[in-house]
Amino acid sequence: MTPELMEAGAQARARLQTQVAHGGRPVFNQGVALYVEDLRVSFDGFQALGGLSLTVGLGELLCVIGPNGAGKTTLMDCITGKTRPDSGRLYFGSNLNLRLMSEPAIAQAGIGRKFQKPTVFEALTVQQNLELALKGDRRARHAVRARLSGAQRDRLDELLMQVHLWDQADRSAGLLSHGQKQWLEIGMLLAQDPILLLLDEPVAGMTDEETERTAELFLSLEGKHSLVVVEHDMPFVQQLAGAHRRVTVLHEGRVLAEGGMAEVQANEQVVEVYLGR
Ligand SMILES: Nc1ncnc2c1ncn2[C@@H]1O[C@H](COP(=O)(O)OP(=O)(O)OP(=O)(O)O)[C@@H](O)[C@H]1O
Repeated sequence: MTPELMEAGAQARARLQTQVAHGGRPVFNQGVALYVEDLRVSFDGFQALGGLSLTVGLGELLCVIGPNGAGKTTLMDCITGKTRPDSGRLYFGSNLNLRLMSEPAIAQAGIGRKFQKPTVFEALTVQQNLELALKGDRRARHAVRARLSGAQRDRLDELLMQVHLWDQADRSAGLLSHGQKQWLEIGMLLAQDPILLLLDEPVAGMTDEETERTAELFLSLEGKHSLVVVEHDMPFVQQLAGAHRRVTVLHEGRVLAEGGMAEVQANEQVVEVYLGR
């Protein structure tokens, strides 16, 4: 074995020991929640991610935009363990190497994901859906019967307010509008107290009013959670980014541009491949 290989092996063992020592919980140094470096993924020879690097700060709200096929969903799939990258570095905090972790372990460590389509229990009420999430038990019949603690009840009220569903608490989730179902699912994710929340096209199919309220909701979460929002709806992205938040533009599996909204909108390459279309 070469000295380089032995050194690499020793480093890998040291990283694994740090991971185990913290019980699978992330440790945050220098305010970085997610660290992605030179990530590469190919599907049957087609390169979906071709050396993607980015960081997400603790408590940061980051918008990720880019044309169809840019690799946005593939990036989310890698972070959550659904897709295994071919190479690159992918860390949650400074100690958790996501490339070595299973999907459940990644969720357990504090990464939540909202898919485009809402998946709430339609036959249960809004409140019951949130109760299930608070108890962390997806087996509906078990969890509905179990009682909430006082603290959980307070948290339930807080969540109902936060996701604009206070006046819908006793309604069946199946009767909610599309936007309200999305909010309920976001509430269910928040009930699990994620550190990093990945949101894939959260406002697709929402009315203008629902879209605006969703932006307000995400802005209210900034600082408490790190959020990565993937969207094509530019007025929504603009509302989220405001004057000072970062926007990352992906193209062909890499970061094409990064900066404030005005900066990326003025970038000629971004206009050419995406915004000018
Ligand atoms: N499982 C897979 N097998 C083969 N090709 C795939 C797979 N998943 C993604 N791809 C390809 O990888 C590229 C990146 O896809 P991805 O879904 O990540 O893009 P995206 O930026 O999320 O696009 P959109 O905005 O349309 O959702 C696309 O060309 C896609 O066809």
